[in-house]
Amino acid sequence: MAKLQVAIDLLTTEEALALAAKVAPYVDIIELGTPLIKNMGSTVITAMKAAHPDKLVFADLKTADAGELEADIAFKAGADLVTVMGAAGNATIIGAVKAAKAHGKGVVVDTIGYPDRVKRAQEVTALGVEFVELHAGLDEQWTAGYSIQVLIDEAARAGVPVSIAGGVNIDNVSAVIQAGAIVAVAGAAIYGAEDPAAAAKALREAIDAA
Ligand SMILES: O=C(CO)[C@H](O)[C@H](O)COP(=O)(O)O
Repeated sequence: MAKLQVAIDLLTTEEALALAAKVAPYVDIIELGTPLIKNMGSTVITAMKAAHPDKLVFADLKTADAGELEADIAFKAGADLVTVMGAAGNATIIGAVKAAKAHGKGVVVDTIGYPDRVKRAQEVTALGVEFVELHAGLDEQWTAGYSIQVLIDEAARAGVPVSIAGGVNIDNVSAVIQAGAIVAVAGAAIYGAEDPAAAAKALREAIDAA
């Protein structure tokens, strides 16, 4: 069954815990966004895992170097999954995977900004990562002409386990799953909703029906 990942792009531990408490019944993975981790440090990872030990806690580190060191920090803090940039060298990804294996956890490669996301997804899957995030970041989404369809089309031809992040919402989540994504990542569609719990519930139901 495909999973729903809530991306918490808020800035304080208090806000993140409050949102997670509302949406936890409907999500599989709780992502601590990069700005949140940069603002609060690894303590937000520890707090989230303590509050939701039954959920996968995803630390969106976007590691670009020192893969083993940075991943080890997050796993020791309680993370189940960490991200490494697809644009990082293979040595960085291999280092993070080494730390993951030592902790019994996993690495996700973030293809944000990478020119050929599908090719990189196929390359890094051979390095032992859990899955690859086909990702259009917040800044890319705000550029003229962006459409999530580009990620959906990439997922359909990736041939390796992928998630999709970048404007996932109730109108496109079925297509995201039908294209083969094993995880749908939703940030603003949930934390920006008037009723985040209702938004997460609707996304959950759409994923299960896809
Ligand atoms: O990692 C991120 C930005 O770097 C976001 O969490 C991701 O893009 C999902 O956000 P949204 O669903 O709001 O587009």
